[in-house]
Amino acid sequence: MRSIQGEFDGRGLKIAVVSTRWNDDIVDRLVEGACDVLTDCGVDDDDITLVRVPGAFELPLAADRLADSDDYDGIVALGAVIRGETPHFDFVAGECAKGLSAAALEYGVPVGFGVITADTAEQADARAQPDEDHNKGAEAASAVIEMATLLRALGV
Ligand SMILES: Nc1c(NC[C@H](O)[C@H](O)[C@H](O)CO)[nH]c(=O)[nH]c1=O
Ligand SMILES: CC(=O)[C@@H](O)COP(=O)(O)O
Repeated sequence: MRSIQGEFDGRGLKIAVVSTRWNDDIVDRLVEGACDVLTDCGVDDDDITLVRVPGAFELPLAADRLADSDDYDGIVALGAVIRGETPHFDFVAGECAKGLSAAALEYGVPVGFGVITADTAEQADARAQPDEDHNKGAEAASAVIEMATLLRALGV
């Protein structure tokens, strides 16, 4: 019996970090958390590309184009969707998740889902803290490194 899994070694990996301008007071902290993890895992600063989009609904298109470029070993998608008065939240959050998953599956490039979906700003804030155990950006970046190295180990 053999076991194959990824490792948290980001040396030589090229990573794109796509984040939203919407709720940037929260999202900027997700970017910090993600970049800290990438650096801690050995990703060279020159191999991290930061991309900005308007909102979570636009994240999938950016991820799709970045994945199709074949220039990146992984993509970290960061945003914060906070429920308002109407069902808009459901459509934005739902299409964002679906689109990011589709981009990953279409091109075989890991896409980390670092999009907070919260009922309140307080809930969102609690998931964008400096410590990586409470930062969705750090979580997503860690998953991307692990998946990128897993795919490399699988030779796919
Ligand atoms: N309400 C939030 C949005 N809404 C904007 C959409 O994401 C999109 O940019 C707009 O519908 C134009 O296409 N976006 C977030 O990221 N977070 C929100 O809470
Ligand atoms: C997630 C959203 O798009 C939301 O913030 C919009 O708020 P509202 O439903 O009150 O228009």
